[in-house]
Amino acid sequence: MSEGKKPGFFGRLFGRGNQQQPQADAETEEALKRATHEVATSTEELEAFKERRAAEETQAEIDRIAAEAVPPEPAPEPPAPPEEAPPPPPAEVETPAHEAPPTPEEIAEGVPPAPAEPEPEHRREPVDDASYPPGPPETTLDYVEDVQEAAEESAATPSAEAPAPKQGWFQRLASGLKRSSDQITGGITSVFTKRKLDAATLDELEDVLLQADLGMDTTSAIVETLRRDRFNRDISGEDVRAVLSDEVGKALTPVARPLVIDTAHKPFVILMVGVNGSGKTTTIGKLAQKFAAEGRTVMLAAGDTFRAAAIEQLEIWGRRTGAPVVAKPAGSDASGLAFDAVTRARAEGKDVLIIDTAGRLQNRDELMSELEKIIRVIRKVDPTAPHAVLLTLDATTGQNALNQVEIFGKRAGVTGLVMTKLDGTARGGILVAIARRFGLPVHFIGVGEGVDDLQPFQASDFAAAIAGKEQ
Ligand SMILES: Nc1nc2c(ncn2[C@@H]2O[C@H](COP(=O)(O)OP(=O)(O)OP(=O)(O)O)[C@@H](O)[C@H]2O)c(=O)[nH]1
Repeated sequence: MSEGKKPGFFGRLFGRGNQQQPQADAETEEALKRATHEVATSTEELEAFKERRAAEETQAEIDRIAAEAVPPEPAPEPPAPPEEAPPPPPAEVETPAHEAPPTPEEIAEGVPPAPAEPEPEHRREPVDDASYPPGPPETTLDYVEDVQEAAEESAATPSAEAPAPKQGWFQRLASGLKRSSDQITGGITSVFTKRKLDAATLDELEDVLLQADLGMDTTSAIVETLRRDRFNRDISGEDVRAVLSDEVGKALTPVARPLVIDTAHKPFVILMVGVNGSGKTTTIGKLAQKFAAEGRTVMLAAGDTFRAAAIEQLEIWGRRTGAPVVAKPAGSDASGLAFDAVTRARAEGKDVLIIDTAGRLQNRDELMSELEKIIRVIRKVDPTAPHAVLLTLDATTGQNALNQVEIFGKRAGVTGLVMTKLDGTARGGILVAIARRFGLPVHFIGVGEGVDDLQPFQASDFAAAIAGKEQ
């Protein structure tokens, strides 16, 4: 909820309206707001799903707490006897969202209510300090509240304005990377106040580039190029941006490799892995759409068997893209599901099978072992599979992404990367550091939640956009 915004019904109900929001993460909050807004304006089907889920999960709680928290209207007559003390305020009103009672789904599935401490394994946990949202926006009460407010506002506003024309990919990429680009170019501008390049300016530039998560190698390359070519000579911020764009392009060109579907494999099995909330399921939906548009037959496997909502989310993508979805009830064994999916996709002659997996933090050894097991079991059906293991990286996690690539790479044999949420961060430079360190192919990047916001990765576009250059 933005600063100064009047708390809505749920905020007031839960006493959150006047609380100080954590300062640490204005960036995450803004990304969440944007994501929330985009989700709210998504297609009807997804909207209906989210509303239904939000309603299911909150209705019982709302009714109960509303009944307890909202005192009855004082009856004008007869006046209440003065000696009657008001009832004590119900303790539940102060219950924070993360201690919410079990959802109807959890109750139905016999899942015990989540304790506040420690966090259960498969909830979204903070990955990198406080910069991680507590869960998908559609599962939070703030989301429900914002959707309701947005719906009221849009109902009140006459839609006289024509919709904005659809932007091309470079424009979307540039606006998605604007925060990263502003961070870097703003720093460059503030450093290059003198006309001649000297040692102090180069030191300051080094700091700016390192803070933008570009990594030591690329930072050194930029600084050394400038020292060699421009030392003690006239230089402008624009000159520096040109060198920046060149060096970023050089670092990224070797890793900008498309995901090639080898038709010798039927199905071509793609395993999607990553930490909680990094965008696996959404990316699967977008990829399914792309493959279907290319005329390929696609099957999806709802391997995130921990979250009923993830299964439902994938089923919606399946309906949208015409891809059958192999699913089992929440709580089923993920390896068994992967086995069934490969067997069925092979029997039905599908071109591509994309297997979702539950989000897991890379430092959870037992969960990483489970991932290894899924791969072993898939190989019982097809020893050459999986043919691609794609790691989705949430750009907002910054430096932690390096560790994710390292561990998932070792444990799951990652063959390529997808970086999502570049629109929600000023830390997009991390992709450059990852490229230099690991040399793994970067197949796609995402700058929003829409289907068209995930595109094949192109080094020159990214380099130009992050350096704030026109294309
Ligand atoms: N702004 C933005 N949001 C994104 C992008 N990609 C995914 N998201 C959103 O990120 C949230 C989490 O995405 P999911 O696909 O559910 O993530 P997941 O990795 O499957 O999550 P788990 O199943 O919990 O591990 C959703 O709200 C997505 O819409 C992106 O490129 N930009």
